[in-house]
Amino acid sequence: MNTGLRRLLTIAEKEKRTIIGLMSGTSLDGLDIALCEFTGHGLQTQLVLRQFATMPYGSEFKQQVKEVFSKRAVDLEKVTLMNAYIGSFHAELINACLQEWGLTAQDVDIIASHGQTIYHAPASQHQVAGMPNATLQIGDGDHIAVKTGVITLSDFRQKHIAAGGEGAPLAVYGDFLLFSEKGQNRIMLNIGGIANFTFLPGDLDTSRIFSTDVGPGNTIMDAYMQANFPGTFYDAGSAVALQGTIHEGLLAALLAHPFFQGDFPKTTGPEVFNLAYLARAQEASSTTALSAQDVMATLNRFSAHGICDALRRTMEEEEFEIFVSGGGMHNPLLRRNIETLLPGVVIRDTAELGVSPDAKEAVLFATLANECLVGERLDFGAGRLRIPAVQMGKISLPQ
Ligand SMILES: Nc1ncnc2c1ncn2[C@@H]1O[C@H](COP(=O)(O)OP(=O)(O)OP(=O)(O)O)[C@@H](O)[C@H]1O
Ligand SMILES: CC(=O)N[C@H]1[C@@H]2OC[C@@H](O2)[C@@H](O)[C@@H]1O[C@H](C)C(=O)O
Repeated sequence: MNTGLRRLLTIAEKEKRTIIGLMSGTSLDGLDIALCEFTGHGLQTQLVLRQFATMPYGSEFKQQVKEVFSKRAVDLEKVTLMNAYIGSFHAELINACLQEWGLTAQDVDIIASHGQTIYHAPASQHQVAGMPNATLQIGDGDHIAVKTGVITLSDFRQKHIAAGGEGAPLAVYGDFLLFSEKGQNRIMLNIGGIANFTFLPGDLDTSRIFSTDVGPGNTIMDAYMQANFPGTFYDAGSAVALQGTIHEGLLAALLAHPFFQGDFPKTTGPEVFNLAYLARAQEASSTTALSAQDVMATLNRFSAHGICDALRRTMEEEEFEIFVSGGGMHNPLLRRNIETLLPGVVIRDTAELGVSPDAKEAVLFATLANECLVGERLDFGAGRLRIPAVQMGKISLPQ
């Protein structure tokens, strides 16, 4: 038998598995690396997060990715080069991280890599007749496996689409396994470039679980900061937005997108919510001369609105506790806006549940890999909102 396959079977039969989860999100801030230890699978999954680091991307790398990121027309040679380059670069970052932690490849069983989304195109968005839901993540897993010497699982989203999903959000699988709690309805809210949440009913009735994107989290705010305050990457501490005033006309124009009225589950990305979208909303509301501070204050409230409207829709049916994760929870004005729009609702973060809010998405991919190797198909039943019953991840052997 192929020795790599034999090793894979041995790992699947181990009582405890060490899995590195990787996430490189739409914010392009860096590679999140979570070293996780798993025992069990399914609802018996026990996770210990041993180490976590975000390896920040340099400005040159960000620039390279941006050339092929969320654009309809790109240089196909560049995409091809970046697919290999990102895979190799992620491997280098993992090797550096392992060294920092005093570990070697032998200490790791599996790497679970999300890759870099460069285009997300659910059918509701592309509206090309006869074409399916589609999404594209690059940074091929073979490069990671060969350059780290660790068996790598990657490209998790295609199976989800093949089985009828939109390729996202995948958070629902990990949220269900790691954070479901009998007797407590929970909302797991992640505010990354795009904001999404999972509803976990306290009666553990899988047919009531759902997960959905709700709109932009940080993505337009980040893009606006990068375009208007060269050298800055995001509105640290909400410093710019705090100096501005919300413009109600612009806010209304921003909220006019049909995505917000669409039923759950739905997904979106910076392909829709970007600076061109902002420019059209400014034209429509005659606010092209608004100060950068007022635009940022309005964008901040806009993100909070999308999140809170979606939460309110769910609240009409159920009461729940909210656990937040993702970089947006470090934006103080965004948190305050959410609290203003949802008075009385207490927002806690996932650290209270044993997972650092910055690590949650990387932990998710490690959890998906654990399920792929040792779990059984997670069947959420017919449900009112479809969640495909699939085990995801493609296997790359180092030799
Ligand atoms: N101190 C801070 N003040 C304001 N905003 C912050 C701060 N720290 C992080 N952020 C925001 O969080 C973002 C990074 O979030 P995160 O790492 O969750 O995104 P991501 O994983 O790329 O997104 P996605 O979930 O869409 O894939 C930054 O770009 C910034 O907008
Ligand atoms: C296509 C894609 O990369 N989507 C990301 C993005 O970032 C947040 C939101 O949009 C979510 O839908 C998804 O990632 C998380 C990890 C998910 O699939 O649950």
